[in-house]
Amino acid sequence: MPLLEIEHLKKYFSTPRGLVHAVDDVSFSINKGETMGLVGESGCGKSTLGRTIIHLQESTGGIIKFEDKDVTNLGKEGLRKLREDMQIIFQDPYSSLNPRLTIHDTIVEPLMLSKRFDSKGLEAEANRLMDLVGIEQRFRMSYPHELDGGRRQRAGIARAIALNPKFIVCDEPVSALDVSIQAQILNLLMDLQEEYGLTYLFVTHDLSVVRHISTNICVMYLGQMVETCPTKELFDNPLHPYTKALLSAIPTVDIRHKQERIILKGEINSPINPKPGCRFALRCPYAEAQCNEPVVLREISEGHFCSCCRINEI
Ligand SMILES: Nc1ncnc2c1ncn2[C@@H]1O[C@H](COP(=O)(O)OP(=O)(O)OP(=O)(O)O)[C@@H](O)[C@H]1O
Repeated sequence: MPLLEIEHLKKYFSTPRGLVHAVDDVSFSINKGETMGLVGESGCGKSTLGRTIIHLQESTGGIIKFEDKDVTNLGKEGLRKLREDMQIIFQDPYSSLNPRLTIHDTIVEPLMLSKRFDSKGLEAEANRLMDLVGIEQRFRMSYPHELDGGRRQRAGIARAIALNPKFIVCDEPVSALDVSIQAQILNLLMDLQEEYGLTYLFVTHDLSVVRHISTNICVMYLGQMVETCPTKELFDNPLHPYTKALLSAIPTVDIRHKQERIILKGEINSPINPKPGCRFALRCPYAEAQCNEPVVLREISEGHFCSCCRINEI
């Protein structure tokens, strides 16, 4: 059953250079307890999409449904309630955590604002959350700059799960961490998902991370979805030329399956006032005149959607 559904979601930014189509007509749903991995190059709109879904930014158009209710436009009380259900974990906990709050106060703050606990309950809950995310009690009075990156991210996670959210946008949560720490944080996120039935939108540019953690994957290119399907299907049977190029860039140690890296040439289109037609066409080795026509995401096989109009010919 879908926990979150977005339909034709758009987020445009008005800038002196024109209208930036950061997210342009994106539709997908995420079932309860599952993870949608959102991948694509820097600037394709991943973070904007995540932030728009959880209402950190107002959408320009489209519909956001949560637990079958339209939550696109909410009043103050509706937004407050949604904030408890939807949370975000940022890439860099160093800039997202208040440098003047100790780890204890960082975790306690959302609990206090929720008014769910008396002072004794508050302390017990803060201790439980620290244990849950694996921060040793000796760090409770430390400040964010006194912790290593992994513990800082654990504090960010504790804060995000403090009010028992149902849905979390994980915005590149391990990209800033050492590889050895990345695995620990990914395992923590997966353990929490299992224990609390959490649903994630996992934003990353790293396909090996997303393969490990996602149920489904959505590939974005310049504000639009170009392909989406279950994770295994995407890796076994990528259809869009852009997805194929992304997958070819993953380093592999398996020499039997060594593949040619597809190097994309050509200009990157601008997300400012984009022309109709496939936004990848300028870099696509298979582009033809028909690619200048407006593209639509079509279901090619069950649950596998792709926007390329030439997949039968390439
Ligand atoms: N507040 C803003 N005002 C104007 N343009 C913006 C704003 N926020 C984002 N953009 C633009 O929207 C587009 C998408 O940006 P976004 O940060 O969502 O991409 P991303 O895929 O998350 O990239 P990255 O991985 O680098 O964070 C970019 O062209 C960016 O410059």
